[in-house]
Amino acid sequence: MSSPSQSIQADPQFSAEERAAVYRAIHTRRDVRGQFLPDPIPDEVLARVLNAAHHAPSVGFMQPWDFVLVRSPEVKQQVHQAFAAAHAEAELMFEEGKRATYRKLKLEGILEAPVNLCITCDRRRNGPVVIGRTHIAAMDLYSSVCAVQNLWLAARAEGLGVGWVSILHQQALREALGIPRDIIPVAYLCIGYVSHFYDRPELEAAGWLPRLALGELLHFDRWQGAADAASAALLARVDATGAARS
Ligand SMILES: Cc1cc2c(cc1C)N(C[C@H](O)[C@H](O)[C@H](O)COP(=O)(O)O)c1[nH]c(=O)[nH]c(=O)c1N2
Repeated sequence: MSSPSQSIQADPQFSAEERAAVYRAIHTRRDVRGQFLPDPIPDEVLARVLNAAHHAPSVGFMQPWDFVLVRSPEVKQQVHQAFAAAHAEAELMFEEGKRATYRKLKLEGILEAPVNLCITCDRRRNGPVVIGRTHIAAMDLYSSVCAVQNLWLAARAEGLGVGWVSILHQQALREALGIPRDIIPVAYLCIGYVSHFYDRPELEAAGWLPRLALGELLHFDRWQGAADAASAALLARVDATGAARS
């Protein structure tokens, strides 16, 4: 039921073109590491993508995020050093067969991207009891991730590449950015215009992992539930849609 101050959307339908644009952003969004151009991002563009992030859903509408915009070469350098240290540690965690491939992957664009952005989560925002977080504490973190995804898609529509860098010790990131102890750095993002977008994930193209078939991830009613006729029809549709894309 809507409250007296609530009005309804005047134009609830998307046109076919608008719908296609949304799916295009979803399917052509890429994690960008090595294709950044130094071109500055105009403030109005940056403001739009930050606003997109700020309009993400959040548990109990707590909006737990802050945005730390990093443009200083010194701060980027410090984060890059933190990445390099973690990257060297990470390499040793992979079995030998994969280690050589891992070493060849470009996994960040910290110094090349004109803008870096850390999206955080303030778990104490709006007090200890939050609608929807009463039983699953991680919901606030998930909300900040929703902000990341909104920004990522809006950035793609703006022609901006975004790369998420998580090969970092959280404490090192906190220190580099002066983030207080009770704030969680959720995502460190590299953002900028790019020379090109690849048509599929770099990890897929490098043979690291394939895209899984959606049909194999779809369960009906229960984890081990059998597909009835209606579910089988949906499965066939899902498989056909996936095949049409790849
Ligand atoms: C939570 C999280 C964390 C990371 C990533 C993503 C997400 C969601 N990704 C990007 C990831 O490799 C990429 O999304 C997948 O390979 C799929 O590729 P596309 O994003 O579709 O291009 C990523 N990429 C990278 O080069 N260095 C990194 O540290 C990370 N970390």
